[in-house]
Amino acid sequence: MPMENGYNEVSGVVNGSKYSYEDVQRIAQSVLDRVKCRPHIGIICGSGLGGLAEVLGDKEIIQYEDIEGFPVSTVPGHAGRLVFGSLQGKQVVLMQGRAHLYEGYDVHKIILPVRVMKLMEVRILFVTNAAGGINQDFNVGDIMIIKDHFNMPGFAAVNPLVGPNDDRFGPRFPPASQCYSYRLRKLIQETGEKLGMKDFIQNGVYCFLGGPSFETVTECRFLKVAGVDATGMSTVPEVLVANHCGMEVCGISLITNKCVMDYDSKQVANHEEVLETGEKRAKDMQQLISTVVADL
Ligand SMILES: O=P(O)(O)O[C@@H]1C[C@H](O)[C@@H](CO)O1
Ligand code: HPA
Repeated sequence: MPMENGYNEVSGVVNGSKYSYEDVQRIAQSVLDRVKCRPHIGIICGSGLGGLAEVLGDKEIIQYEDIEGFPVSTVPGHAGRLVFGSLQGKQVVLMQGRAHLYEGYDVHKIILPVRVMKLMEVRILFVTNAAGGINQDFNVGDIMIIKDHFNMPGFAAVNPLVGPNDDRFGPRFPPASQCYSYRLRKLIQETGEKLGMKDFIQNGVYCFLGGPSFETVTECRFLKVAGVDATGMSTVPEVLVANHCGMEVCGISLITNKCVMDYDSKQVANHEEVLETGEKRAKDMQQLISTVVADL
């Protein structure tokens, strides 16, 4: 049943919007029944990065609001469409936009699309996001290959794996120290270098914060000390779930702004700058991901 309004279904509900294995199976089948494509590769597009869909051939598109249980994106830069198609001869499914905690969605709702992809037999997942640079050596427009993450809300048990565990998805206590595939990190690095992108490819640690406020100066300084290179408001719940169910994950952050580290700075973070940087790097992101997909 299509949702009339994603907010109403989830607002204020903790652990109240979980989907059983059978629910996810039914949703995955209902999606597959509507398309010819049978993807083994999934791509989640972060803020302003949905243009990746432009490079797909033979597109088949379903709006999130037409998929049972899917959280509907409410943020500019997140179109809210599931796009199936071919990329370099490979069948892929691409999420043009995602949902975030700060939109009022429960963490279990945010990750539903990842489990649906898993039961559609997606095995490799590219997760992209826009992020603020904590590492002062990073420039706006840098592409950061994620090597690890910091789940800050996880300290307060905001983790999509909280609740009863269904072993058909994965184990009760999954390791999280190798969420980001070494193979794919190396492949992205090498591909980026071959494409002449060496000067703006970085490797680093992504921190997930709840948002929607951008960080205070003190928070940014704290993250720096903690070893974080870039910070954002997404990705980690999706990656934890993908890792739990055995998908191979590649995480990519686009550094859309520099985090403010100085108490007297006049600079402020804003969503417009995030979208602008996404647009400027759109072609490079498309080229990088499609070349890597060709090599898989
Ligand atoms: O979906 P992502 O993580 O790319 O979006 C980032 C975080 C906020 O949603 C927004 C802030 O500009 O961009
Ligand atoms: N902080 C948090 N999330 C973000 C940022 C930021 O500076 N830039 C893009 N998404």
